[in-house]
Amino acid sequence: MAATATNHRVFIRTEATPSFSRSRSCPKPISNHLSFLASPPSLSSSIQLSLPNRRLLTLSPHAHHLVDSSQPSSSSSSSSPPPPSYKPTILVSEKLGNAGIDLLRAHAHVDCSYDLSPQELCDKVSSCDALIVRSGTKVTRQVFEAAKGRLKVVGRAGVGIDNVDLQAATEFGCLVVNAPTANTIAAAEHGIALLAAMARNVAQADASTKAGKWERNKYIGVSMVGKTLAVMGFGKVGSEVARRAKGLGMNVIAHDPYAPADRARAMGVELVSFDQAISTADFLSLHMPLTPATSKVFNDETFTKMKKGVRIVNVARGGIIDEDALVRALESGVVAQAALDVFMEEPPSKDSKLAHHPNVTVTPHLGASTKEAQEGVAIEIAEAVVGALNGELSATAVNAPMVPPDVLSELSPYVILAEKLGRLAVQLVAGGNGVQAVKIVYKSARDPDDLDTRLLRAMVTKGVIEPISSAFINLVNADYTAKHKGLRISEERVTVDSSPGSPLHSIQVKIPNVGSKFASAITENGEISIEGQVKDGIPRLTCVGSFGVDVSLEGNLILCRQVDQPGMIGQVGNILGEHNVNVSFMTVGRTVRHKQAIMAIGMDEEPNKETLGRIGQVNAIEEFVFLDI
Ligand SMILES: NC(=O)C1=CN([C@@H]2O[C@H](COP(=O)(O)OP(=O)(O)OC[C@H]3O[C@@H](n4cnc5c(N)ncnc54)[C@H](O)[C@@H]3O)[C@@H](O)[C@H]2O)C=CC1
Ligand SMILES: O=C(O)C(=O)COP(=O)(O)O
Repeated sequence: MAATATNHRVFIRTEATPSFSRSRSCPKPISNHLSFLASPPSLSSSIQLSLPNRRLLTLSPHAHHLVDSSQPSSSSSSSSPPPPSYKPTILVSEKLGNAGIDLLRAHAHVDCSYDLSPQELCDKVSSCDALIVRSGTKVTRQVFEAAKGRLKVVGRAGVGIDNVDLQAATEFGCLVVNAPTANTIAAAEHGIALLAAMARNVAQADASTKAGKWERNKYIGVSMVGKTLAVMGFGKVGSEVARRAKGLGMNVIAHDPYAPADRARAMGVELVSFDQAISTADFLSLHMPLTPATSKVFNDETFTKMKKGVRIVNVARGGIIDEDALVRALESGVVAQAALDVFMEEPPSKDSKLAHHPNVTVTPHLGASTKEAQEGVAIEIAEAVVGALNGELSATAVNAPMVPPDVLSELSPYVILAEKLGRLAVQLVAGGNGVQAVKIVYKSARDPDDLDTRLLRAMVTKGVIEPISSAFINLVNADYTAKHKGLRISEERVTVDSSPGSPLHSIQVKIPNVGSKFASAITENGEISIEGQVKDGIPRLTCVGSFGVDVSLEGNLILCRQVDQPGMIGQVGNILGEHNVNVSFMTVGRTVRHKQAIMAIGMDEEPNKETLGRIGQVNAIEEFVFLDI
């Protein structure tokens, strides 16, 4: 027996005695591979969190709640590990580089079906774990609905994810990943190619010459040197365009509300306002994403602010230009020329005035289409999708928090703790329903700003929601689902005097304004409160209401409030032993000696009703609750 002080209360920690418990071998440290839910239980698929090197979080089939895979699975656990032979199915709906396809085939059944109609896509997707697209496939809400929860990852083999309904993906708990870097240079080179081709009428002169004409005077161009180029969107592609344009002797300015000025300055590029950019530029090169904020930002009003005779290149997205307004601007001469790789509707209609305008050079969305970029993108997306299916959150996740590997590695035991505390707290609520708010308190010696709690919040949310609803929660949809269910999750970070070596001292989960099946779990503030810590890598329950306990959070748990008197441990232990329920751990926490105590009993097996009934009949037991961790 060891006396330990926790939360300013003394409690007795009692190791399970040989008379009623098998002495359990030292728990293994938590492994670096943690299953971590993912899809509706009926569909038996799950996300896992794994931590090898640069990998972050994994989705893997056939487990739907958090399991420390280094531990024997508990009989009550509803999760089951993925069958070792499980091979996911990946649908590739657009042409992908061979290297990527080969990589996918090494890990999955790969179905390359191109040019699918929306209906065909919906029909196929329900038997696929992942879908890989480029810009030509619209991944709509209907696709996620049709997938019926099977689709766990959408991989966008490229940058722009405007063809994927991210909101629907998030609601359905489907991870979206993209390949943001491999086509940057290709897109920038295409931008420069269009800029030069437009300035020198290359496409028009080519067509004319091939038609047997020799129109040297008609195709006099304009020079680029010394002209002002405004790069609209100074991200990866925009800054590479800027670098190349400077090499052509152009004066480069840029507009990007989110770009750091020092990065621009280092390249000799001045960041300016939108109006300043469009009113001073001789050439505009567009490189911003299509978002609600950028949709049709180039319109009648903004064209009138431009320098007469401006030339525009668009290798970003058609939707950022109001195409009818551009036709008007071309006809009025405000815009002298345009070179477009992208269109609102792709391909543009056969009678598109814009695509057929003599002063417009067009290409069929070729920005990313170099051999090098396509191989690179294919590998980048294949790695991200396979990684996600194997349990890793790719660093290119679009709709899930990206937690750096080092942070994740530190937080992993707390991730398990967070989910288990959520599960326990909600099981303590009388009736299990009516939970409207959950407060999570993170106690740490570190500066609160150093603590990234998104993962922990998601796991508490998962723990709270899953036992009381049919919803399935993962890192992707946790916040959304909580909000949708009217569940307010609030967080507080409290600095405590503990070891700065670990990211957290403890996590406390509180549920206010509810009754409890176990009155002792309610604090003086009238809220259910439980707290846990990670000790030697193992999540443990350390406080219930105002009572200190110390029990490993695995298997099943009974909490009893009893009169603090000798023999209680033996009585309860004997009942469990007689019913072949193995006690893994037992602690007693008390408030006042000989008054009241709380006994927390961890068990490997789930006791049956009769066993629980007999425990309830022990005279000194005032209340008890069985909890499935
Ligand atoms: N035509 C093609 O084949 C290709 C097209 N793209 C498109 O090019 C665009 C840029 O791609 P990346 O440079 O890789 O993306 P990125 O994310 O690196 O850069 C986008 C930049 O736009 C900025 N931005 C956002 N809102 C803005 C606004 N309202 N005004 C000005 N700037 C704003 C962002 O701060 C960011 O710096 C995307 O739309 C992408 O889809 C990319 C590759 C190939
Ligand atoms: O990466 C992007 O954003 C692109 O526009 C490239 O599109 P693509 O993959 O060539 O259909």
